[in-house]
Amino acid sequence: MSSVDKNLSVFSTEALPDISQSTFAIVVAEWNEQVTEKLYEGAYQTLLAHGAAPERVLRGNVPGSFELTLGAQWFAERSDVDAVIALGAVIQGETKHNDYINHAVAQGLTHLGLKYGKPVIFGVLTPNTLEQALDRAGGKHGNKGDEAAMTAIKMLGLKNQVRV
Ligand SMILES: Nc1c(NC[C@H](O)[C@H](O)[C@H](O)CO)[nH]c(=O)[nH]c1=O
Ligand SMILES: CC(=O)[C@@H](O)COP(=O)(O)O
Repeated sequence: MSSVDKNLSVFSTEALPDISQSTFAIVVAEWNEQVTEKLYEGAYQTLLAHGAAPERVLRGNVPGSFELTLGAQWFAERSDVDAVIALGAVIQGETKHNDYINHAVAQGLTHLGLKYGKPVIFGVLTPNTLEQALDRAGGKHGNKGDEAAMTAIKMLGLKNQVRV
């Protein structure tokens, strides 16, 4: 299902966990900052709207999406960080560079979540055009940052439910 058919900012909010004592780290790629700053704002506001404390939402910037994995690791390895959200926008260019970045980051972030046993969320847009990116960063298809934040919240709820 495409974001065209499912708005990124529309999700169920039933049975969400108490996140008032949870610490979140948001890692933001500086490439395409006109997009990623919107993703960050969406993620940050979604966390606060559902109970996160402002002082418990950390932020780190990385040059580009390829660096999101290492930036996320530096937060994920901290015992005081409960979840990491990685935000980026990799817009297709003339070459296959975007494919290599996208696959590397998707695999890298997946590995981190498994390694540290905590949510490491893939909040990276991989559009063909800037317009498609903006449509998914607070535009007509919602905000991927909202979705990423809510995903982190729900995964913490699942962790509380299943982990003894
Ligand atoms: N073209 C985009 C990039 N490219 C930069 C890479 O992410 C990386 O910083 C560089 O290859 C050095 O390691 N990054 C994005 O986030 N978005 C792009 O569209
Ligand atoms: C995703 C990228 O790094 C991309 O913007 C680079 O553009 P190009 O493929 O034209 O070199």
